[in-house]
Amino acid sequence: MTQPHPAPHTLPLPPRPEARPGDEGAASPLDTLPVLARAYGDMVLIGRTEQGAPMCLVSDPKLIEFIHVQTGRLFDKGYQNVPINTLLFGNGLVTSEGDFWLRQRRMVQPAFHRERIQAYGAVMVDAARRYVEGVRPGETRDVHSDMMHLTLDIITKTLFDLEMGERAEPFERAMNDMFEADVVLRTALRGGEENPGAFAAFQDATSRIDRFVADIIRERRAQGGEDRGDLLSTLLAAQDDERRGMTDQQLLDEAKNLIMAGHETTANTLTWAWWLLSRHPEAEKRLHEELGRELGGRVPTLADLPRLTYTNRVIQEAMRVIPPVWTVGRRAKTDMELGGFFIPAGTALIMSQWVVHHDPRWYDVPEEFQPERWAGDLEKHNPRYAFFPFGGGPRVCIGENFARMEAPLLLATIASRHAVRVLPEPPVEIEAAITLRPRHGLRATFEPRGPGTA
Ligand code: HEM
Repeated sequence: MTQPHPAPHTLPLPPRPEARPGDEGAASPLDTLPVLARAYGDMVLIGRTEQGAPMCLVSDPKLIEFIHVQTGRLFDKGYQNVPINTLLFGNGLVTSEGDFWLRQRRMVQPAFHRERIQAYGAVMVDAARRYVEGVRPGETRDVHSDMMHLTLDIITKTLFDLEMGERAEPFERAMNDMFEADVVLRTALRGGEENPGAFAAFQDATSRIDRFVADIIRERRAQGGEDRGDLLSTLLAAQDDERRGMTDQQLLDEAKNLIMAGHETTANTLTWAWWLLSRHPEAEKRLHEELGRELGGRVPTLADLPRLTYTNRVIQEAMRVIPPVWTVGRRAKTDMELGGFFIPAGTALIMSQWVVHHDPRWYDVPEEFQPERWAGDLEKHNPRYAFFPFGGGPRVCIGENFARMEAPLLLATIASRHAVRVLPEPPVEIEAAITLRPRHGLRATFEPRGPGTA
């Protein structure tokens, strides 16, 4: 279907819109990208990267599958061209390429084997139970900030076997500062501007995060690196084919990658699930009925997950309607033909979960939150990459199984005890940062629910 093209100039370039909708104002890409895809088709040129390469939005699931599967051979990520990505992720799994990436992936993968992460189910439920116990009935809280705390607690416990305790505060502050500066910086970059103040704040926050993680690695090396059942134990013991382990710098980068990639994504999945449930009382009622029936007031365990079918569908549908990762990008390594068009080497191919998950070719009334749509054979009928919240191919999310455990377990534990009622103010606005997050947080009151309450 697609190959390095022998006579590229015989093919047309993908269409380039005269003017992008919203060019005249600061329209969100969440509004403009679907409009462009529907108007111009599955391949459309949407601008240029910071390095001046053409940027093409690809919305055909078959092409998206091809690009994911051929990553490494015909495509690379090209993320290291963006300096803030390197500051954020170092040379870890998210940004690295080629043989270096493959070696690292092979060393980190065992930490995510199903059996290894099974034990983390109890850590997840335990953290959610403690959270629920700390919520006062009728209290108003920022659910987004709560979910961020909760998933950060869980990733630090499962990664470092560390109860955050008094160490938590400076680390959480550094993480918050980093996320805030990151949003400001990326917005400035999209507008072609620089923001030295935000860059300095970003550098300061990332170096505080580095120091925190480096201290933990040093302590663990000093303790002889024994297996404490956490992810770091596996990383400390990992060896490549030549029986070489990771250097401290590599460990630092990989640990940071797991924290960065693994905590905000799941927190946002849950935040959006609460928001969507709050707007769809009939779905919330079905969720509560299932939890009452299957759990009868006790906290869930991992063994309950296969029976919590509606709970899982709520998470699945929340990731469809508001995918936490809303675009992934690849770079064409050579001139090629793709979807009948000529793609010059260096072109950035943007694939957007937001665009594809809202495509009426794959989903009836795509804007509607309908967890029950996953009950039938939707997945069998749709092309495989009509739903790709975790990406795919060799660079598929390494934490997918972890997240697919964590999100429903937290939802079930919290929803068993509380109905989360989102307040009308401040209005909820979806901000397109690296992930989709609520710009002003998510204010909600917590109404207690007893065992068996529907
Ligand atoms: C709902 C939660 C999550 C979502 C939606 C998500 C989504 C994604 C996506 C789309 C990618 C592929 C990016 C690309 O192809 O360019 C990815 C990669 C990655 N994710 Fe996740 N993720 C989630 C949770 C996690 C968790 C819990 C962890 C770790 C604990 C994690 C660690 C990573 C890492 C390290 C990569 C890079 C893998 C590689 O390139 O080898 N993610 N994630």
